[in-house]
Amino acid sequence: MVGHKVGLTSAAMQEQFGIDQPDSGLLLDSMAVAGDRVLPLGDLLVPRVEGELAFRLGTDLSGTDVSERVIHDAVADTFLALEVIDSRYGFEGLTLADSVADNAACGRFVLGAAVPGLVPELGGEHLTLTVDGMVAACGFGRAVLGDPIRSLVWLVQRLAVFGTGLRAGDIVLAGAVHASLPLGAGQTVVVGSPRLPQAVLHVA
Ligand SMILES: C=C/C=C(\O)C(=O)O
Repeated sequence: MVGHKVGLTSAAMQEQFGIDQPDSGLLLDSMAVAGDRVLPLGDLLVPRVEGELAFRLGTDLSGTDVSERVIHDAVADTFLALEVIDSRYGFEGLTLADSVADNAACGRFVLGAAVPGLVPELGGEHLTLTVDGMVAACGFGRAVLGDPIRSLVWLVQRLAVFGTGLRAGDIVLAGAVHASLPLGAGQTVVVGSPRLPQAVLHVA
């Protein structure tokens, strides 16, 4: 396990699936699409893609009373990320229970290069997703719970209910800033933003 995803953190995603609260799942190293690796679409069922912000923690975090200040200090790196979501149940009529039972629909993820520390004012960071060079979606960081750092607050509080927490080194995907898009064979998907290195996904 290399970390966690938080999903359904933006109005766009909640409206797309008709679910009114976030959920979370685990990131496994087998889900990471590294470097220039090409993702075979045939490995997935009903893949969709999303642009996100992501974090790597420098220290452990736990507890129901965790503050945003503590979380600010715990972030070691900030990234752009692409998440490929997928569902054994299909996305048509997806329920919260389906999503939770299916690891919050996490299929694969790609990280851009890390920027050290917590990049300030991420709410104002504008993410643009292109598919084969054409702008396909965009959104501000603030689409995620008003500030993407709140995804970490939500996750730490959620894990505390189960008596666990985040560990130093964990990657956390904060959630899509726009509604997800279907992912097609042969596509190249890029998420970019003004202050963060882009994340790129090539699909076979
Ligand atoms: C159903 C999946 C939701 C997400 O992955 C998200 O909102 O980021």
